[in-house]
Amino acid sequence: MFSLKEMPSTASTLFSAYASFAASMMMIRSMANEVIPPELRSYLNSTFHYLFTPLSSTLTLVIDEYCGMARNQVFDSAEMYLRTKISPTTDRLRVSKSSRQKNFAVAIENGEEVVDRFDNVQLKWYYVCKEPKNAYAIEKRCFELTFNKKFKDKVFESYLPYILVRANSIKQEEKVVKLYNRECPFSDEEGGGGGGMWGSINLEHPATFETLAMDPELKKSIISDLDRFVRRKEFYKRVGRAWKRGYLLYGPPGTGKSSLIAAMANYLKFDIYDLELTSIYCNSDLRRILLSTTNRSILVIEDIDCSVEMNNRQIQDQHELPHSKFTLSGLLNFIDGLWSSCGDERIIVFTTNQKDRLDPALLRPGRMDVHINMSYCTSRGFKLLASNYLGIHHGKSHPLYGEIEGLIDSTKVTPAEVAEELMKSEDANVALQELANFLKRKQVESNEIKDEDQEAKRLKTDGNVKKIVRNKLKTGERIFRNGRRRGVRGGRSLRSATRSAQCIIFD
Ligand SMILES: Nc1ncnc2c1ncn2[C@@H]1O[C@H](COP(=O)(O)OP(=O)(O)OP(=O)(O)O)[C@@H](O)[C@H]1O
Ligand SMILES: [Mg+2]
Repeated sequence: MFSLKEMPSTASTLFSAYASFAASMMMIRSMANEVIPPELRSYLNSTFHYLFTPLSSTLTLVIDEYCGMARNQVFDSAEMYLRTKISPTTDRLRVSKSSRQKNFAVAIENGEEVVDRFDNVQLKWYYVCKEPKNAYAIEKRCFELTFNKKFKDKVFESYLPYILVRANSIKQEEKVVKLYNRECPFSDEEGGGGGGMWGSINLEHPATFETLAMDPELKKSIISDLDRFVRRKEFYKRVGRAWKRGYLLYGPPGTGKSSLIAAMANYLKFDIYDLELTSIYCNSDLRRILLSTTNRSILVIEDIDCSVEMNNRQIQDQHELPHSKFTLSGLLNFIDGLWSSCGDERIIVFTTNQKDRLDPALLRPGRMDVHINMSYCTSRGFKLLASNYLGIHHGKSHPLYGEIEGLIDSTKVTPAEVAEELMKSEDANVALQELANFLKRKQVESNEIKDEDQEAKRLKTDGNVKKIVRNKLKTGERIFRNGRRRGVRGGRSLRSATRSAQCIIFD
């Protein structure tokens, strides 16, 4: 402790000591400036600065919009990802929507910060947009991602890859499925898709697997087949197969073949390329058109049996038909070979009303991986349609259900026909009565057709029997009835011989 009296002398001593220290430091400094070259001086300066500045605990990654001329995938993914992370505390947002987008696109505004948590790590995103320096430059956009330095490895190894994957699935969820058509008159594609070969419109088909009336087991197996297909990229690579899958949908008109294709596209968010084979002039044309389709798409060729006269394949292959359009083998070669080497995640769907009319080359195992029979409406299918169209949901019933189910299971009626009847009224009682009446009429008609069929069959059989008898008459053979020999002699009328022969055959 010092007394108040001593204070001034102590203070003056301290001051004079400081003054002499400062004077010597200035002298040393000016001497050092004289002696030490500027480069070495700046190096020493920065080293001292580094040693005596406290260590920062955070690291900031700067993610620019472009890397060189190409877009930076991390930036795009972050932009998409951060849309889902906007918190109520965010003050400014950017909102946009193009005519082709379904929903508003929301993004954070310049200078805004978004805080994210990943695996108990706090990460701060900061959006920066710098004005262009002159009229010819463009604005410079970037994200700054700041976090504690000790999580650097986790951010690089887990967080950033997670953002890329999440952004991809958000993109898929938001994707508007397109229907591509050749020379589509309503194309909304700027400049037309696929180098002008395809025009496109948004696929507005509302069909989904939920709305499709078909055997539930079959439906489940199609969905799991599609799921397996899209997640097996590595598998296809490993076994050396092209990442593609072929489906053949067959069944009578109105059983939901086209609806199933739309449901597949809506489920996978794959675009559809609807190819009219009749508009193709030659194999090279076909190749060009197919090569202009994109990955993650479904190529559809409807009514394959009618589209082209496939049976003349060999003749066309031998160039005997100089003006032939294109050949089945051209199409098959493409499916098997060319397409395999130049596309990923491709699905091809053929539809036909008559599978038995298809060229066996198309049905060969390995060509179309899955054959799906779209069949007539069943009572289960009817219930699903009643639920969709009339709101009579699962578990509920209606007094007419019993009659309708009985009629549906014994009549060949398509889901399209059932749907049409159910649309006739919003009143469930009226619509179901309409359907019951329709089914009764249909049953009467089909019984009549059955009778006619039987008559036609009988006449055909008669014709065959006549042929057999004519031959036997020619050779003088004998005909047996109930084990007893019946004479068929020359000169006997064909009619009476036939009658006895018919008895022999049908007794
Ligand atoms: N299985 C089904 N489930 C639900 N609705 C169906 C089904 N099948 C047909 N429909 C209804 O009938 C309409 C016509 O069906 P769709 O065009 O899918 O039949 P298709 O089998 O492709 O016929 P086509 O052989 O004539 O091309 C559909 O728009 C849908 O409303
Ligand atoms: Mg169809």
